[in-house]
Amino acid sequence: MQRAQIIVVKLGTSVLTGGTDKLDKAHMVELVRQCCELKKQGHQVVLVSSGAVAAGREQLVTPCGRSLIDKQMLAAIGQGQLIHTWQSLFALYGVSVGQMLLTRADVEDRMRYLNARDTLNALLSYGVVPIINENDAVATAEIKVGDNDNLSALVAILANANKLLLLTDQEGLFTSDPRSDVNATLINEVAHIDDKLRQLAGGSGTNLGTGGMATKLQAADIACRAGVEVIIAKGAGENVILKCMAESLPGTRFLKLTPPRDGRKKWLLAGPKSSGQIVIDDGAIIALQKQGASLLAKGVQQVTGRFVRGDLIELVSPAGNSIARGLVRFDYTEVVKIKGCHSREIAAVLDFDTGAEVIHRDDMILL
Ligand SMILES: Nc1ncnc2c1ncn2[C@@H]1O[C@H](COP(=O)(O)OP(=O)(O)O)[C@@H](O)[C@H]1O
Ligand SMILES: N[C@@H](CCC(=O)OP(=O)(O)O)C(=O)O
Repeated sequence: MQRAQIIVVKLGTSVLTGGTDKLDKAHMVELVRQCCELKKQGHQVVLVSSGAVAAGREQLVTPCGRSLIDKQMLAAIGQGQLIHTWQSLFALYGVSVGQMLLTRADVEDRMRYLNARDTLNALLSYGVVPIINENDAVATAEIKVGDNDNLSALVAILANANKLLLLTDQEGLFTSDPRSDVNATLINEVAHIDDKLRQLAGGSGTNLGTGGMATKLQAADIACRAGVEVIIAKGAGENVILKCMAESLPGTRFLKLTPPRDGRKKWLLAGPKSSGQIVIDDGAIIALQKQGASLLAKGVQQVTGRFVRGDLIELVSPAGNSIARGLVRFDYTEVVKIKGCHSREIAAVLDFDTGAEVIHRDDMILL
């Protein structure tokens, strides 16, 4: 028997409706059967379920449009129906479910992140299947994750998962969108996500899904960096979830990278949204990548964004490549003043001395 694993299964609207305008309950029961089979094998399962907007649209008698407020209203109508459906289907197997509705604000703050993680772990320790969706009804643009692909990567980090299955209406990532290119071919394995690969991933080909392959790649990138293996596969495929575990599935498999050992660094991948960018010079890039150093003011070339002390900042090369992200120790006005300065000059420039590190190594994760 395989070692027990924690598996996050993300089910897109495309899978839950089978491309129609209704929840496909016959298929949902089939997915539930497979999840319960995994549980019987000793694994733990977390679902990230889309479908609230589709379920709301199914119930609303007067048709409505596709604006943000329409979708928020539909999610408010449909989420209850969605969780009720999951609850009754899992009950057929004697399995309880627990609903968690999250927004980015719930993972951005470290204390809220730890709270969400504790609740998720408590549900798993009682054999309950957590069913997670974005809290669309209250999520404004600032606190929205925006799509359930990215949300599922954050959940995989919260749950300390081994695998993330992104189930959708295609067999995986193709060389271009198979809806518009008959010659598109399936990419079986990805060792490294780069800009060339990102260019292959288009948006959603329907007005049901959100984000298409582009957001699935973003999710895969985050999850792989946190040490989670990611698979994109077709949700309608026979025994798709069980086959993902047996590695006998047509789909796109993304190899996991070595995860950071420190839990706080995993949170840096999942939690805060970037408030700005600092361009660093070649010397600083080598110091960060090869010597495990902190970022000193000397290596700062350019500053963008009105961040304050404690915000998360992206560090990029002069060519615009992402190098690292971390929590900055100065406000942006201060970084502008000290950029390029030697460490011993900082106290005189700022009239106070809080140390020379713009981002300390302990608060940084390399990308
Ligand atoms: N390179 C690609 N390979 C496969 N699918 C792609 C690609 N680029 C864009 N897509 C589109 O992504 C869609 C799946 O994403 P989406 O509609 O958001 O579904 P879901 O509801 O499962 O998240 C596919 O139906 C397809 O049209
Ligand atoms: N939270 C929304 C789904 C958002 C989303 O990302 O949808 P999808 O691309 O179908 O996974 C809902 O429940 O309808």
